[in-house]
Amino acid sequence: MLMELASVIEKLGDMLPHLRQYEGQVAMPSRAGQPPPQPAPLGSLLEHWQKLFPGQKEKSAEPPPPPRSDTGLAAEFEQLLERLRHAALLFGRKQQVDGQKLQQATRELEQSPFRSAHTDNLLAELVRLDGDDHQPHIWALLEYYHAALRQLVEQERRCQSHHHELCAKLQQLIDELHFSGEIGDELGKIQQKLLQQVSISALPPLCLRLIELTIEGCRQERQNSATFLLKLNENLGEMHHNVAISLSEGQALLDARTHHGHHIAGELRAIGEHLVSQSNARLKEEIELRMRSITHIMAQHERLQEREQSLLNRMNAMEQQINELKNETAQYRQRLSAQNEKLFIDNLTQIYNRAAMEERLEVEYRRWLRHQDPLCIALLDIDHFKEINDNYGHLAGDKALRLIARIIQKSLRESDFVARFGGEEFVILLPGVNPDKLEKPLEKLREQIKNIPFRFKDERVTITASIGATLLRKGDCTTSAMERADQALYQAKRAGRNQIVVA
Ligand SMILES: Nc1nc2c(ncn2[C@@H]2O[C@H](COP(=O)(O)OP(=O)(O)OP(=O)(O)O)[C@@H](O)[C@H]2O)c(=O)[nH]1
Repeated sequence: MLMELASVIEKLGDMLPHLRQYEGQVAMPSRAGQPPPQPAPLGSLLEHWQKLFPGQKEKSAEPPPPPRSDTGLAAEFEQLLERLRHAALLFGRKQQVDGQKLQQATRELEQSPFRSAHTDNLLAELVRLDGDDHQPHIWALLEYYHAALRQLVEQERRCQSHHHELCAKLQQLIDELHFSGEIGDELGKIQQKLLQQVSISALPPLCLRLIELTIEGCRQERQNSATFLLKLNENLGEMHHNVAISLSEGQALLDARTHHGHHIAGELRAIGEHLVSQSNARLKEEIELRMRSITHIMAQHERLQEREQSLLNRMNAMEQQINELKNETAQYRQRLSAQNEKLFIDNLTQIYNRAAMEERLEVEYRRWLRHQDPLCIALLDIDHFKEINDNYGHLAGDKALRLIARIIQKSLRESDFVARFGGEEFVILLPGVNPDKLEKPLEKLREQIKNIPFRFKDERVTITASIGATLLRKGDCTTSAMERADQALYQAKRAGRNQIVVA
């Protein structure tokens, strides 16, 4: 198009001298009988001109109005020609800039990791479209497409860097966990996986598994240290007993020896006094010699006694230390069991949580296997609880959950067990329940929940619960029994809620 425009401008330029000449002749009086000279054929040129600029609005490129047959036409024509040349120049420059932009966008597109095969075809088409009227639109679209791709690359880059950071943090965290056994092995495997880069979608489940493993590891560690403390306490108790025995025996021995020492010393003194009064010089000499030797032995004996006493003192101090240590380990053990309890307590309702339920169910199940005493599993789910949250707010929902948990706990026997299974669902274990009267405690529970006088936003609200229950049967495992209870709960819900179904 630019070339066509240049040829038009050239032709118009050629016409200008003709026009000037024509004007000059028109200005002079014509010779008689001679027709005035005609300007160059403008008709076909104008047609061409209008084809080039159909409906063109841009001021700088506005085509000149059709020339008038008038004096001053050449000047006006020249002016318009000048404007046309200028517009053509601007147009040419713009096309050049757009072309460069297109090249740049094309280059970047070719390098983009998100480029589809479809893009290549489009780019090839574009080359063929060179010079089309819609090219500016296509360039604009290409630019937008390119900008969108850039955003995608940027997002991916940012995402990747967060992903790497998260993987590195997880590895570091695993480094800090020193669990042994199967948990340690699995942590090692996860760390290996993280080293080899885990996909973004695989990270959340991996994190959940890490949480599970850490909780399990903590539980095991606590169990191990509780066992260790118990053993330590036993050993300390034994040591304490032995030290006490040694102490009392040592003291008795020391007392006896001191007594004997005094006795011998007394005897020796008596012999000495007796000897002074005797006259046999040789015998005296002999006995004095022996006496000195005995006195020497006595002195040694006394030193030994002193050493024994200091040993006894040290043993006494040791006994005191052992006693203190024993008290400390007993306190530590108490704290540990309190922490263990916490691991099994649901934060919101302060009743047992799902982990505690799983352990207890395992214990009750094994007991049931051994004794075949009836064991009932009941699932209790609050009806339309979402509406409570939606109508009165989450805090009101929390309050309701706390109250219902308390009511369930109160309604059960000492040997029964209740835990918050999750959300608004509770699991109840009734060991040793009478199968013929199974519905009685459950009915009482359902009724009690229905009668809780809830008040939210000054409105009296009735909350009901549905219960699905089952007794363990021959061939059952905990999972099959739980599934049956869940099915029963589902039926209770479908039957209109606020009811009990025993499957
Ligand atoms: N306030 C509060 N709401 C919870 C808690 N846990 C779960 N929920 C809500 O309990 C509601 C459970 O809703 P759904 O599973 O649809 O069941 P539902 O509304 O009780 O209906 P049905 O069980 O079919 O009768 C959801 O709105 C949860 O947000 C919690 O700890 N506190």
